[in-house]
Amino acid sequence: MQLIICESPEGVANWSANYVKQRINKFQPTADKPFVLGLPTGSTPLKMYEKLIQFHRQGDLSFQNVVTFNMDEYVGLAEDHPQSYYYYMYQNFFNHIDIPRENIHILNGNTNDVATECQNYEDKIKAFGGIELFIGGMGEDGHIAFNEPCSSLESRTRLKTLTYSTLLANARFFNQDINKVPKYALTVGVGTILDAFEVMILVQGYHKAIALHHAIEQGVNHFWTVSALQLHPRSIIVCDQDATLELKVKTVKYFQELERDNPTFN
Ligand SMILES: N[C@@H]1[C@@H](O)[C@H](O)[C@@H](COP(=O)(O)O)O[C@@H]1O
Repeated sequence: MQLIICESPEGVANWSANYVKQRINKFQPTADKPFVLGLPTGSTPLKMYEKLIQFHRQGDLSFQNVVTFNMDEYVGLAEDHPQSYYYYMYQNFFNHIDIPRENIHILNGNTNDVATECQNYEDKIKAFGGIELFIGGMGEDGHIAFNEPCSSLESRTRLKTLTYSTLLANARFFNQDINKVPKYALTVGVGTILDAFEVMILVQGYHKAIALHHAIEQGVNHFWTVSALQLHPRSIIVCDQDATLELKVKTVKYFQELERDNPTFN
């Protein structure tokens, strides 16, 4: 596992956007060999999306041959509901870049057939040869996508019931009314994420510090599903200083020195 510690949330956005740009450009995607990108929602990646849009506008990055798969979607919100992840993705990213509409994949949270929807999603990912880079955020309880505590670490795309703590955390997007937060979501599984060639998780803020400690310094544990990244050969966590406050000094020092001596960007 690689841990990149940035000064600030702005630093997390800069580092991650530059990393995505570098990975896509080095890959040199074509229509026959597209770059397959897994994408998150939430407040954390917003600034990364802004930077990626900026790179696109400057002519430094094209999404013409990029295929995307979003991590998750609430059940029962219309696509044009301002809190649906569909709406979020188009508003904050897709409407501002050159990605062909047919390259975008988002789980349909209004399907009448959840099992088929989820299986088709897994099949489509496979048909594209798997996800090259899966970007994610992390909940305060260490969940990735909507893989809540106690999710199987081998789980695949499926329906999840959200925990009380996630409903509370996400009530801020629903006028602080917990009853308005959907109780169910469709989400890729931990196994789906681990299948990606590379995984990059963005973490910001002191409220995520305990989860980051579990992700890095404790064992693989289904209570903190992000800890499954320890089983992945190419996983990167990009965090700000505040998120490191529950880590050991020696852990922070080790990763800072690693990046100083072998910088990702030369
Ligand atoms: N399903 C999403 C997760 O994918 C996201 O990582 C998490 C953290 O969101 P934020 O970045 O707003 O803290 O929120 C939701 O639960």
